[in-house]
Amino acid sequence: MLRRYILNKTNTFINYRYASQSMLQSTIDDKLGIATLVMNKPPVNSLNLEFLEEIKSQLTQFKNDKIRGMILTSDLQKIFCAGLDITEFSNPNPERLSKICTTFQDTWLALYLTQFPTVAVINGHSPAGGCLLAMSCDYRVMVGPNYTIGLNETKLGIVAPKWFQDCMVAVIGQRKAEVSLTTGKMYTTDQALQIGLVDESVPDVDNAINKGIQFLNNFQKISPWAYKMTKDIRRQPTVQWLIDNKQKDLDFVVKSMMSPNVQKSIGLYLQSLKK
Ligand SMILES: CCCC/C=C/CC(=O)SCCNC(=O)CCNC(=O)[C@H](O)C(C)(C)COP(=O)(O)OP(=O)(O)OC[C@H]1O[C@@H](n2cnc3c(N)ncnc32)[C@H](O)[C@@H]1OP(=O)(O)O
Repeated sequence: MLRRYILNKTNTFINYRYASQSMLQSTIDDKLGIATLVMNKPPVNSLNLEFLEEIKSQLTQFKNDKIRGMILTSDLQKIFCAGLDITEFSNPNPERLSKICTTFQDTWLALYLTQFPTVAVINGHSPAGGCLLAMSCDYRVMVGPNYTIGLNETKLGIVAPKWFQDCMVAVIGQRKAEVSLTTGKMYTTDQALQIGLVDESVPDVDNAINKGIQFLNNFQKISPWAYKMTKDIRRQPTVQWLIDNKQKDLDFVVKSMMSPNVQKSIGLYLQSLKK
């Protein structure tokens, strides 16, 4: 649906590709130099290993395509992204869990450090890993008023990794992030706008895409080199810990996820979702 809207809107998308099984649809408007990455993994765009690998590989492809900007959004009716696939955390295979964590680390680094500006058009709920994807973009436009966004990991009885937390601090500041993270708070669109978790709130997805394109157009007169250097200087402190501590981060996640207490919490949370 959204893909059709974007195609109709610009009528100039000439390079149009599907990733395998259409979990991810990518288009490039060669005239504008803007790519659109649309998540389409019903029912909720949950991030499992295969989906993360596709996102990571598409980001690498965009690097080679030398695009000028990217919009990340969802083709689902009311979900941007429900975060990591929680079923992967229930009685996990440690090897697969490690792969998921490592792939998510690498996907985050690729998205957080793109050499082109990125906009998240948040057209639905965006908990946990979904919120992280949005926060990793350069700009966030959220459709309101009925959707929610936040890092709710404590509500599942798990700990958001340090790089999730640092990314949130970079967006909303230390104090607000601390309260938000410890309480696992999910914010409505208006609340998210108020605390600076999103940059704009709009009533519908058409407006959101337009706002996203407007933001990317700001960079038409900015040197790509000056943009990337500035972004790297700003973001380097947030990424450096992960670059230096990937294994430590992975060991913490896998060890804590396998513990009986966390497994119990995950089981209860999954049951509550089914209800
Ligand atoms: C290296 C990382 C270490 C640890 C970090 C983890 C970060 C994470 O991302 S943890 C994931 C946290 N995510 C959530 O808490 C989201 C939970 N889901 C929801 O709040 C809601 O489902 C929703 C607001 C996203 C959507 O609500 P809606 O009413 O439209 O749909 P539902 O009926 O609730 O869900 C439909 C269907 O999808 C299943 N599901 C929902 N979220 C997930 C998920 N994250 N992973 C897997 N499956 C999910 C839900 O159970 C339903 O399944 P059934 O149809 O089979 O009942």
